[in-house]
Amino acid sequence: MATLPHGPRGLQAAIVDLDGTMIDTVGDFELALGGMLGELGLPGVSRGFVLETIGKGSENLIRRTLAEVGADAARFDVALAAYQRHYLAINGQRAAVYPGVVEGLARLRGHGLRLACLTNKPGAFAAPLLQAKGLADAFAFVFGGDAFPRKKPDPLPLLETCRALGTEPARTLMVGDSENDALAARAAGCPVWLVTYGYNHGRPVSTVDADGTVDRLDALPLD
Ligand SMILES: O=C(O)COP(=O)(O)O
Ligand SMILES: [Mg+2]
Repeated sequence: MATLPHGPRGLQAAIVDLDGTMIDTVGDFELALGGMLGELGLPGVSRGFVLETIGKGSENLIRRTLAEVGADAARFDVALAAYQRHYLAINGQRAAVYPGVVEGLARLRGHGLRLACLTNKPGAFAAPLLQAKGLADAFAFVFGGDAFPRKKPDPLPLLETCRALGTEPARTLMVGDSENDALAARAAGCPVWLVTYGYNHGRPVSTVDADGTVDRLDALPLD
């Protein structure tokens, strides 16, 4: 069975993804996108489309949404600004912390690990959402998709987060819900475990190369 690094050369820290890993935010994405599309006089998109498309940051989501509804790509700037306004207005209203997350974060900290949240969500959405859901205090750092020049699946955000934490990538566990998180972790040299209940661009997480999967965040094999 797959294990995590233990003992004196064991884990020093964990980097935890947000959307699809700690918080089920698909309802927030749907609401904010719906507000934006309505304001622009464009048709709506399905929940399935939203589930497949979230995880690669706001710019990717808006670009793909405009394409999905057949809108002119030249409307991108106006659409992104409207989306950001709508998202900030409803942030957290249709979002719920997954079972086992509060317990899982406490357990990781109980094992002496420092925690950072690293998400492709803009920092201006991520920080107030974690605060509103009572998760912010668990983290030494919260880095959004705009914190670094490149987003996951590029390894840069993970390497920069390890640098901020003062930890070695090989001793810093990435916990996420998608291929994005796994590709970034592999390239950065971090061990990576995935939760099975998240989004993963609409595909089963079993298709992704990772060190292991768990059904709840408090089920990671730390002992
Ligand atoms: O694309 C997003 O905003 C979601 O990103 P996350 O899964 O990295 O938290
Ligand atoms: Mg995610």
